Amino acid sequence: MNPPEVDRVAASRAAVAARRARAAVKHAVNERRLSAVTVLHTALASSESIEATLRVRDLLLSIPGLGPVRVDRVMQRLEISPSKRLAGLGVHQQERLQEYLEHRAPTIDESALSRLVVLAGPTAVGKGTVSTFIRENHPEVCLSVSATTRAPRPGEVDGVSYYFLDDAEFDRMIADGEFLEWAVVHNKSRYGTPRPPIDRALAEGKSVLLEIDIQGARQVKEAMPEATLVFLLPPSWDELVRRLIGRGTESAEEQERRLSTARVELAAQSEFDHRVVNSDVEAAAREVVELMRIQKAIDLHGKE
Ligand SMILES: Nc1ncnc2c1ncn2[C@@H]1O[C@H](COP(=O)(O)OP(=O)(O)OP(=O)(O)O)[C@@H](O)[C@H]1O
Ligand SMILES: Nc1nc2c(ncn2[C@@H]2O[C@H](COP(=O)(O)O)[C@@H](O)[C@H]2O)c(=O)[nH]1
Repeated sequence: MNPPEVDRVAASRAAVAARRARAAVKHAVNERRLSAVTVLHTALASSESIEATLRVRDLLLSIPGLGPVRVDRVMQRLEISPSKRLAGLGVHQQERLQEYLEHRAPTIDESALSRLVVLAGPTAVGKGTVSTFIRENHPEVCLSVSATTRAPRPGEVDGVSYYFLDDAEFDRMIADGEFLEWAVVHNKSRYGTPRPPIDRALAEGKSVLLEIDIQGARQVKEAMPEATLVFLLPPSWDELVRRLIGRGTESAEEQERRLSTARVELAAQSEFDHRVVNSDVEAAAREVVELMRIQKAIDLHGKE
């Protein structure tokens, strides 16, 4: 190799190394091992540092709870252009960014204030189907497992579909205050939401979804007014009846009982914060998850 070629190869290797180092810092920031403030301080201390080459936008996006829309708005307010790197910030921009990171950006503790969302609706509208889709496709959402005194249906698994309890154990849980809410549903069996797993998940900053009946939804709102209530609707009454009969898990008598509850429940939809029509399972699940995201963002940043 002649000398200019050697220079080109060395420069290209250095560029690759710098790109890798930048990616490693970005990764560390995203993993929250480096706080955004520390990264900013390092960048400002040395314009030669890898941190100095990070884009402000990427730094802000690494903060838990700050999404792209919010980040763009924050950058506009700080008067920093989207392509700006930390090294390229002017003195006033540096001060504004530092002030934002230290005092106004969400902290990890704030992100623990995540949402509790209740999905309710009439029998056979598809609450279980939509919840199962969310469980299988959105691991970031924590699904509450209810307790019930009804017998398992074929294929239902204890501890996954429900905790199947006898009356004595259900009574004990009520007496020990272990339910966030509980109710007799369809005038028959008792169902309840165990409270400790929900408190734990919320404390860990997760979003929690409860799939429960309308009486339970009202109790949750009473106990935790910050909870969001989502009502799942069928495309039509006839479709609801088709789904209930098509599921084939209830006797004709039980179907009748459930349909008469459903009429009353449909009348309660205006009490809910949001309504989602379940014409297509994936689309309905997406809508519910999106509502959870929006609610979480409002909780975290609404006051800002
Ligand atoms: N979008 C949909 N399109 C067609 N069928 C659906 C849809 N969503 C659910 N179903 C079907 O409707 C039936 C009832 O669904 P599911 O058991 O999930 O209802 P549910 O609201 O949980 O009922 P329940 O309150 O009685 O437990 C099931 O057979 C399911 O496969
Ligand atoms: N109040 C509560 N209702 C619950 C809970 N878990 C489920 N449910 C509701 O019960 C009916 C019937 O369910 P099924 O599995 O027997 O078809 C349905 O509307 C569920 O949403 C709960 O913990 N609390």
